[in-house]
Amino acid sequence: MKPAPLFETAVIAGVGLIGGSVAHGLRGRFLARRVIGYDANSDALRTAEALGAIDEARATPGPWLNGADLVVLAAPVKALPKLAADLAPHLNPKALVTDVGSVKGPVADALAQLGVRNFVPGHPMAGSERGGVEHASAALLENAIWVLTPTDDTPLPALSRARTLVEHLGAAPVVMPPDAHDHLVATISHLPYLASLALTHMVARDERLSLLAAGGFRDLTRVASGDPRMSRDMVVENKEALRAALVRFRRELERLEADLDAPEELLAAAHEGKRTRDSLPVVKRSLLPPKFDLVVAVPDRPNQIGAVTQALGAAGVNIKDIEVLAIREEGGAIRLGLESVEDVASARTLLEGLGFETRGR
Ligand SMILES: NC(=O)c1ccc[n+]([C@@H]2O[C@H](COP(=O)([O-])OP(=O)(O)OC[C@H]3O[C@@H](n4cnc5c(N)ncnc54)[C@H](O)[C@@H]3O)[C@@H](O)[C@H]2O)c1
Ligand SMILES: O=C(O)C(=O)C[C@]1(C(=O)O)C=C[C@@H](O)C=C1
Repeated sequence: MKPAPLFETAVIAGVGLIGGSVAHGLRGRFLARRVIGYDANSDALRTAEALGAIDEARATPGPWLNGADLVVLAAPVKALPKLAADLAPHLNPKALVTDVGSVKGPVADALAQLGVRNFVPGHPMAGSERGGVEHASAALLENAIWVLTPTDDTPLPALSRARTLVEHLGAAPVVMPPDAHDHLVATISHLPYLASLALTHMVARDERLSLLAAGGFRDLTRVASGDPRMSRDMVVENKEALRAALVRFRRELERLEADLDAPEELLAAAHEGKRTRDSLPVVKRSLLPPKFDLVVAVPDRPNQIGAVTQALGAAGVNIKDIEVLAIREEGGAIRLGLESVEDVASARTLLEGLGFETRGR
């Protein structure tokens, strides 16, 4: 018996960096039988299909959406309310609907007004300055904190399904109200973005400054390379919380300026900064490159994992790493970390010959 996936049909609306990463995770970990991509941009859909992120592409909303039991809204924050309004008339009332937007208050309000049921606002705390499905990867979401921000309208079973989805994608759900989330990300994500703009503006008109810019400057300003319009919209959507964070930031800068004449105070601030930075949790991802991974569906029969490892051992394929991805009552999947792309190809042929279903990344 094949393992039953968590979802029959998942729709990813906005197949870019994050939507594409969710799609890869759903397909790669056998969490959905079918993944449909919906996007305003036909190039994004074509690329998503070519990269194996989605099984099927759709460019217009319609009755086909009624077959989805999971809908993930993954367009830029500013586009989310209109996207939800376009899809809402066709959604199955039983579908779990979630989003991945960087600001939660506005989208939570918009979906409440639309009366979308089973909506659980969400935000994976992982990403990159490089957008687009071509940069998407299931590994991006692995071990990431993924905030879920239920509202008074969110049914508890929907929250529980959203938690299960996040966990099966390999991330760690953290639940809090939308406004608490928006205040926290103002400080740890949106303020750093504005700070990166301020720093880059200071070197923009002086070639000598950019010539000398080394690792420190690059580390501090990486997020300035993100999509300008999307980043602008993200910070504007959260401007009230961001203003409060800016007030505190200015105060911090003024204190540090004053401490230039009080070296002991400055040393204490430097120690505190080092302690805080050094104790930030490190997000552990797979040590092996994802291209050496093979995910194998494990049916609900005795000794199936043993059958996989024995077959590979007998064929001389070395398993460097093994991870149980989603073992439920009906079976699940295991991720094998192998040594080379050639090993992935031979393991795939061997295991498929034995009747196992496999997915590479
Ligand atoms: N980039 C990050 O680091 C990051 C991290 C966490 C969350 N997010 C959030 O994820 C969401 C997507 O960001 P991304 O980085 O994946 O962006 P992206 O630009 O890579 O992808 C966005 C996709 O949405 C599509 N799109 C835009 N408007 C649409 C519409 N009206 N209808 C359908 N499709 C539409 C685009 O064509 C594109 O394919 C945003 O809400 C962002 O706030 C981003
Ligand atoms: O570029 C990265 O590494 C990110 O994780 C991007 C980042 C962030 O500020 O940390 C940016 C916006 C998202 O909402 C979440 C994450």
